[in-house]
Amino acid sequence: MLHLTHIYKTFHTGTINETTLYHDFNLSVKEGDFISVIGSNGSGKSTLLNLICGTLQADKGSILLEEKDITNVKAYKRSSYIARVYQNPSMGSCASFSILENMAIAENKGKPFLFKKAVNKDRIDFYKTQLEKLHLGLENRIHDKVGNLSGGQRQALAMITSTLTPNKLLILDEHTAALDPKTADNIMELTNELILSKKLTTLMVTHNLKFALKYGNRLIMMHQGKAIMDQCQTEKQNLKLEDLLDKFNEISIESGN
Ligand SMILES: Nc1ncnc2c1ncn2[C@@H]1O[C@H](COP(=O)(O)OP(=O)(O)OP(=O)(O)O)[C@@H](O)[C@H]1O
Repeated sequence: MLHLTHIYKTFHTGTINETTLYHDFNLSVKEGDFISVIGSNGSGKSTLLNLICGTLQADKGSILLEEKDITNVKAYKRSSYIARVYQNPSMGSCASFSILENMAIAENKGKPFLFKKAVNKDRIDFYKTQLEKLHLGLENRIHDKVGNLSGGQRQALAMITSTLTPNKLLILDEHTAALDPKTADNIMELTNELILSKKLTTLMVTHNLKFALKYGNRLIMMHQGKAIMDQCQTEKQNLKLEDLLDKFNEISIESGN
């Protein structure tokens, strides 16, 4: 459903700092895939997500999503069918708006939307049902400003709002990295439930090797702009955390980390 074909990307072209990150990079993602992407610092994980979301343009190559060539489609247009949850909890919602207002805005993503003071009662009930899934009591705080929520609560809300409308692709950009370990575990469980129940095709960049191993049906390890490990579900099941750690240490040393 997603195909990146013959992707080339060089930064600082023509300068002393010229760095070629992607040289004929290819990636195919199947409908319903939940792929964990790990890799050393600077291996190209964020760049990969930026290329898919359109916040960065490849020098050469094409990106097809559900047969449609989106290579030159602007990022803001792609955001109506590609959902992205960021590392920073404050990036997925608007602090000065209430939970209710944030959910109404998220539900109208990509549509011409005139923000009204009153939100339809049916929609409020629906939003509360969605919030109940978080088990954080946010359904009783729908008029609270989002800026008053904790990082974990905000990230949980971002997971709900980003999946409120149908998306072709869900991009998780180290979305648990800023959370304490217990909250990160909870958000990861919630993420997995949402992905499985809504059958979302997902790419998740994470530095958490345990999460990468436990969740998803495919695991990719990036190094210097290449997928040096690409394990399907059965291969992944046989993979041990120690093996992953060993491989990770090897590439980290090579990258000077
Ligand atoms: N906009 C940019 N301008 C110049 N160089 C960039 C840009 N974006 C990424 N790079 C370079 O590309 C390389 C890969 O960066 P990227 O952020 O994709 O790595 P990463 O795997 O996400 O790393 P980390 O795990 O540290 O977040 C790095 O050398 C980085 O400096």
